[in-house]
Formats: sequence, structure tokens, C-alpha cells
Amino acid sequence: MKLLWRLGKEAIKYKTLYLIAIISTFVLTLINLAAPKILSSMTAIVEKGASKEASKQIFLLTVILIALYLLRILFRYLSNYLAHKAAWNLVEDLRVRVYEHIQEFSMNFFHDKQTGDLMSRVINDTATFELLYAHIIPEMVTNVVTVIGVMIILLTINVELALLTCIPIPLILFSGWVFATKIRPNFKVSQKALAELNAKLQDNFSGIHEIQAFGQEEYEQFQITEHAGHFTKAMLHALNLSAVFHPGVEFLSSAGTVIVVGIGGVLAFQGGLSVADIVAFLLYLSLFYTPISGLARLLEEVQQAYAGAERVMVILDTPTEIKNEKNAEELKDVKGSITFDSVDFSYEDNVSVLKDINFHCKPGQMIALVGPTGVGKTTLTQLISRFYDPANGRILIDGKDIKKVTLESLRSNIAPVLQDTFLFNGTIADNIGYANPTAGMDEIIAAAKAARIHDNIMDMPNQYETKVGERGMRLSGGQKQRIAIARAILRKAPIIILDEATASVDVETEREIQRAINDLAGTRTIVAIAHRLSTIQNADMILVLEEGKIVQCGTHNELINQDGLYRRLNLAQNKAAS
Ligand SMILES: Nc1ncnc2c1ncn2[C@@H]1O[C@H](COP(=O)(O)OP(=O)(O)OP(=O)(O)O)[C@@H](O)[C@H]1O
Repeated sequence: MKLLWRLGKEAIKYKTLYLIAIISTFVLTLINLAAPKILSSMTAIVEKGASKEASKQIFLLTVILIALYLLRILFRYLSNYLAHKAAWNLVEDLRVRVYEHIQEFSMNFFHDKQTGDLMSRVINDTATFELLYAHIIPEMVTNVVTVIGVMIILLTINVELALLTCIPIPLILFSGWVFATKIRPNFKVSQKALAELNAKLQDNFSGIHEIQAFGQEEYEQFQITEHAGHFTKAMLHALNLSAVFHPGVEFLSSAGTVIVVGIGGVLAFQGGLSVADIVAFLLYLSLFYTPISGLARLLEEVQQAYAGAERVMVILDTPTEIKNEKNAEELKDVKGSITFDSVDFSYEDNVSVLKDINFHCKPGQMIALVGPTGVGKTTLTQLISRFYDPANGRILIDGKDIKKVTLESLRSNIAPVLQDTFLFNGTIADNIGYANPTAGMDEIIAAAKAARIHDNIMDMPNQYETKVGERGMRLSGGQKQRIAIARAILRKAPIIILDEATASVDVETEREIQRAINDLAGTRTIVAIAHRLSTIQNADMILVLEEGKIVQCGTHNELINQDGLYRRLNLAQNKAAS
């Protein structure tokens, strides 16, 4: 009930459009009900025999009939188009709203979600509103008006015959129920098989490199053949059942016609029924049984639409965990100091990732996070941008608790270079400019120069207009990383986070990136994560993490002279290098 109320509320914006569509559907059904009556009246006139008066009446009825058919064109258009217009506009609104809402969820939300599932929420589940508003509701209006209208008309013509035509109704209702519950589910099996084929294809195209590299083409082809075969088998099974079923229903509807012709004929001989009435009966019966046989299907579609609408509402009702607090201020004129005050964090309850993290970094300083893999370095940097909130403690920027400032202003002051660089399927200029949509080409080029990628770009066929391909597939790992750095530089944010910015580059490029980072040092606060300790030797402060805690803190020279993890890591790397 609550959902019904909400469905109505969602559609309220298009109420005028929708009301006209429903009234048009109503009028259209009335026209459909009137036409057989006119045809039967014409038959009655013909039955009486030729006369001048009769010709006049036939002419008049013909004109009325043509006018009705013309009006039917108009009302069918209004009913069909306006209902669809309201419904698709509503779907568009919902798609944007659901996307907008999903976009605001914290990273926690995305961890256990599959892209396909989220896509389906935005595309398929919202489309059930179209099913509801453009098909189910208008069809219900048509069916109710038709069944009641036809029954009244039949009763006015002949009560006995009208009641006799109701005999097949229970059988038609039963067969509709059989179709909805026993036959249609077989089509769902085939849809599931198609979805599995789709998912397998998507997986294979994404992993085509691995398939070829490991010589698994034959195996994968076999898998695809299996999936394609499952679909065909399921589809043919459903079609077979359906092909047997429909003639059965047709037979039941025809039974009504046979009753009218048989019993009506006898009544006509007895003088209780005119030929015109029999014609009217036959014409109305063709309208009468269709809504009845479709009732079960309609009820099933209602359930389907209801389930889809529920899935949409679940998303819209899920609160965003990370959002602006009431009275959150703008974070303005940021100098760039960062403070962690007794910060604890865990992704899952009882699995602590960061424990009691405390440090203070002054504006323009470079701090480096080092430690074994999986110790929590990336997690720590993600807390600064509020991709997650700490379980305990506070994080301050320029002395302001980041929970008390707006998310937009916080993130606009931070430029990240993430571990896995994601590039959008556009040009190089688009991808660098993504950080700052107002930046001109000269600024984009300056950022690329600062990130030591400009010369590389100029050697490409279309230079800054070169397409990077899906996820930047046409670029090398090192090129992608430097484009990500250029993007971060263009952001002109006082805080830069570099998560393994030199992970996939050769020694020469690493030196160049190092120079680029050194140029930024002093003017921006830099938080850098590095496995190669050689890249962070100039850092003002190195935080060494072990088991989620800071176990050492100091400059390279200080730490190298202490007996601890940093010295051990350094020794291990020097040994590996020699
Ligand atoms: N979304 C997540 N859900 C649950 N646990 C996670 C999630 N992301 C990371 N972890 C866990 O948190 C811990 C810290 O991960 P994090 O990526 O911060 O480590 P890291 O020090 O940056 O590692 P690396 O040096 O390999 O990049 C790891 O044990 C990791 O398995």
C-alpha cells in the first residue's frame, strides 16, 4: 500500500499528461463499444427491407461510424502517445535520480556490488515504471470498461443469451491462470539463459587477452556454445508450450460464439431475437473474452512491475553514509596541514585495519607512507578524502575536522593519483582536463609538461586529441600514470595524494616523475605512498606502518639510523637492486 502511494507520488509531476491519456483511453473504449451497436442497427434497417427512409438512416449511420473511426484515431494516438510520454519521462527522471543517489554512496556500498547489478537497477528496474504506467494501467482501464460495458449491452439485448455467454468465463480465467503460472515462467528460464550468455560474453571480451595468452580459445568457444544451446533449448520449450496453449484458449472463446449462433439461432426462429441482435452479440463477444483471458497475465505483470518498483525504491531509500553534516562549512583558502588524531578504521566489524593513527603534517610538506603490502597505506589516504569515515578519532585539515566541512569543498582541495589509474574513453586532453573542466588547452599542456608526458603526447598520431580507448587501453602503464599525475597537477589543489605514482614506470621515467613531484614540493602538501624507498628519500616525514599502526616516524636519515622496520626494508631493497 505504501509503495502504491509512493508510485503515485513519483508520477504526480506528469499528472496532467497522464490524466489526458487515461481519459482518452476511456473515450477510446467507449467508441469501441459504440461501433458494434451502430453496425447492428444498420443490420436491423437492412433486415426491415429497402425504403427511402431506410437509405437515409443507413447513410446517417455510415457517417456517424466513419466519424467515430476517425475520432478513434485521435484518441488512440492521445492514449498511446501521452501515456508513453508520461511513463518514459518518469523513467528518465528515476534513472537520473537512482544514478545520482548511487553516485553518492560511500565506497563501502560498492564493495559487494556487481557492475551488472547496478546497471540493471538503473536501466531495467526503472523501466518497469513504463510497463506500469504505459501498459498495465491503461489496459486495466480498457478491460474494466469493456467487460462492464459489453455485459450491460448484452443484458439489454437478451438476458438469457447474455448469461449463457458467460459459461466459458471460468474456463478462460482458469486457462489464463495456467498460462501465467505454468507457461510464462518457461520464458523466464530462457531469459535467464540469455542473461548468462550475456555475462559470459562480457567476461570473455574483457579477458580476451588472457584467453589468447593461455590458449583457451577452444575451451571458451565450447562454453559459449553450451550457453547459446541452453538458451535455444529453453526458448523452444517455452514456445512449444505456448503454441499448444493459445489454440486452446482460442477454442474456449469460440465456444461463446458457438453458443450465441446455436442458441441465438433457435431464439431467432422462435421470434425472440432478431438477426441484428445476433450480429451485435457476435461483435461484442469478440471484445468480451480478450480482457478476461488476459486478466491473469495482467496480474502477473502487476507483480513484476511492483517488484521492479520495490528494487528502485530500496536504492532511493538507502541512506548515503558519507554526506554533508547539517551546517557543514565550506573548506576555503586551504594551506594544507593534515592532522590525524587517534584514528581507528575497519572495513568490516572486528577486523581492524588502522589503529590509533596520530601525525601532523605542515602545509607544503611531503609525507611518505611506507610499510609492507596490505598494511593500510591506501586506506589511510582514502580517509583524507572521506571515501570512508574513521570508526574513532578525527582528521583535520588546517585544523578543521573534515566531517564538519562540505564534501565538495573538501575534495576540491585534494588531487589524487590513485593506484589503479582509470582513464575515460575520450581523448588525452579530455582525460587530463577532467580534473578541471574550466582549464584551457594551454593549462592542460602546462600540466602535461609538469608531469613529463608532453613530449610523449606530441609523438602520438593525434597528439592531445589521441583517443585513449576503453580504460586507457591504448596507453602504456607509465603513460597512464603520468596522465593521472598531469590531471592531479591541473586540479591545482593544495593537497596531492600519490598512491604509488611511479609503480609502473622505468627508472628513467621514475626520475622524471620524481623531478615533477619535487617541483611541486613546498607549494603543495604531498602524501605519497611508495614501495620503492628511493623515491621518498626527500620526504619531510616518513611514516612507517606495520600491522595497521605507525611504528616509526622521521626523515630518511633519522630512520635509516634506527634499528627498525624502515632500515630492514631499505636493506632488503638495496640487496635486491644489487
Ligand atoms: N574494501 C575492502 N573491504 C575489506 N577489506 C579491505 C578493503 N580494501 C582493503 N581491505 C583490506 O584492508 C587492508 C589494507 O589495505 P590497503 O589497500 O590500505 O593496504 P596497502 O598498505 O595500501 O597495500 P598495498 O601496499 O598492497 O597497496 C588489507 O588487509 C586489505 O585486504
